Order: sequence, then structure tokens, then C-alpha cells
Amino acid sequence: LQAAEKRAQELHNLLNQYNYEYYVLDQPSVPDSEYDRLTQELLKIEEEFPELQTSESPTQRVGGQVLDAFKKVQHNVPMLSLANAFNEDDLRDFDRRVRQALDENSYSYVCELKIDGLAVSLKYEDGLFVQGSTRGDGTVGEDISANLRTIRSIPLRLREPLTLEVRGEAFMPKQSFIALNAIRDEKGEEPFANPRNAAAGSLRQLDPRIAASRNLDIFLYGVAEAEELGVSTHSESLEMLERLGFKTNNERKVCRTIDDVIQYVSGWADKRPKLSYEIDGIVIKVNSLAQQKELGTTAKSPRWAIAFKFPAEEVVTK
Ligand SMILES: NC(=O)n1nc(-c2ccco2)nc1N
Repeated sequence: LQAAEKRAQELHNLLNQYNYEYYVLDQPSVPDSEYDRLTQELLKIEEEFPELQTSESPTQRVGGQVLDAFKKVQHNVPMLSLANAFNEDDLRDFDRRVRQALDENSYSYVCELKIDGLAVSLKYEDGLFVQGSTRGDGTVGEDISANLRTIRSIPLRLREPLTLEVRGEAFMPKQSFIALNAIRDEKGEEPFANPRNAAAGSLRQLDPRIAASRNLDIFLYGVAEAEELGVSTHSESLEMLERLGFKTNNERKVCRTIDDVIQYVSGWADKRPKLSYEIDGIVIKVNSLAQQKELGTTAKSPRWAIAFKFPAEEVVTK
């Protein structure tokens, strides 16, 4: 058994690395055939030694049993929704409020694409994925761990054995959405209206094999209680997420003034069609975590962030 255990760990490390290169970096270093060959080898070992078939094994992404309901999950750190801005004046009003609350101290913003998907929270203990949940009403969400495990860009084991909670947006790429609706059309089923609904519908399935078939993806954009992990800005949180093996969206920019923010936002308005996923705006966040804390939150939204909304996306069909 020791030899089998040792080989199984080697295969976990190899398969996790290749999975990371393919799904997170989009730069595979080995052909799919090599990945499949190693997976087969691990499946054979796990068949011979079932005790090695642990939940962190790369072979256990798609669970077998169909749930009869989703458990509820309490969010210790509430998952807030963003207040909206629709024009330049709204952005300047937001900036005025930030400047006043920060007593004219200097501050900077981070601008991120606003992915049009489903906000989710992922929990890790000693580096292992232990739970994934929806935002729900911000304080109570649904446990959709089995479905989130099927998203290949979500690491089952982090590159460091940390215990933390991260937040991000699960989404369905445009091409997957078009292909899914073509299949539903053939089967005489109702098409999904947009990729966000398709992603939400896929993650609400009680059978994880359905979620596994939907080519979902995710961008992580936050670390809960990041300050406890020695991080002082939102930019550093994003760099930490990358270091741990998460997929983040690199279309982001630190802006020193609201004029830079406005320039960034206007630059993206007509670039959306070239993205392989839908965005419904740009999220602007105060970069310093200490200043985020100083600004605090209203009942449901952060005072340190705002979402600039674009007009509704053109219909993605072909
Ligand atoms: N949807 C999206 O891309 N989001 N959403 C946030 C967010 C929501 C609450 C705090 O931050 N950030 C990004 N990039």
C-alpha cells in the first residue's frame, strides 16, 4: 500500500499542476493524452486501494450521488451586493463621498471587469477545498460544493496549506452558452435567456453531473478577512489569489483618480463583444483595505465600492 500511496500522491501533484496550467493559465505543458493516461493510472490505483480515493483526488471532481436539496450556509463575512452607477456624475458623486469620508487622505481605486455570473464563496481548510456556496441573501446561501467542484479552474488543493475563504463570480463562457442553447433547441427545450441564467441554472442542479457538463468557469476577486492574512490592499489580495492557484481576471487597473476611472470605464464600453465571457459593467473599489474598513458598509452594500453598469449586453446567440 505504501508504494501505491506514494505513487497516488505523485499523480495528485502532477494532475493538479497540469489542471492548473490548462484551466487557470490556459497554457498546458503536456497534451491531453498525457493527462488522460495519468488519470487512468490513478483511477486504477484507487480501484485497487479504495482508501486512496480521497475527496481531494483529481478523480473526484464529479461526485456520483444526486442531492435531494441544498444545505444552507451562513456567511460569517456577509456577501454584499454593489450599489450601481449609471453615468459620470454618479461616479463623481461616489468619489466625493469617498474623499469626504477619508478626510482628504490620499487613496486609489482598483477597476475590475464586472463578470455577469453568479457570486460564490469558496472555503478551504489547510489548503483543501471544503465548501462552496451561493451568495443567497448575503448572509445565508446554499451549499453547492458538489457543483462547484466540477469547475476545473477551481483548485481542490491550494499551493499553500492555508485556511481561508475566497469570493468570486462563476460564469458560463459565451461559446458554451451558444452550444448549450443549440443542444436545448434540438431537444425542444427552452433556451436560456443569457449566460448568467445558464450559469445559475447549472449551479442549481441537484445532480453534479449536469453542472459538470456545462463548461462553467470562475474568476476569483476577493479574500474574506484578507487583513488577517497580512494583506493591506485589494491589489495584493488579487496577487495572493493568483499565488494560491486561483483564476483571476487580469483586465484590472489601479486608478489614482476618478478621472482615470472614468477613462478606464469609457474604454471598455465598446470592447465587450471581444471578450469570451459577458460583463455587465466595471467594479470600482478603494484599494486600501484599511480605508475599506474605515468606509464600512450600508445594510447591503460596501461604501468603498460601486458598480458602473453598461447598458444591457447585445443578445449573444450565434
Ligand atoms: N461580478 C464581479 O465581477 N465582481 N463583483 C465584485 C464584488 C461584489 C462585492 C464586492 O466585490 N467584484 C467583482 N469583480
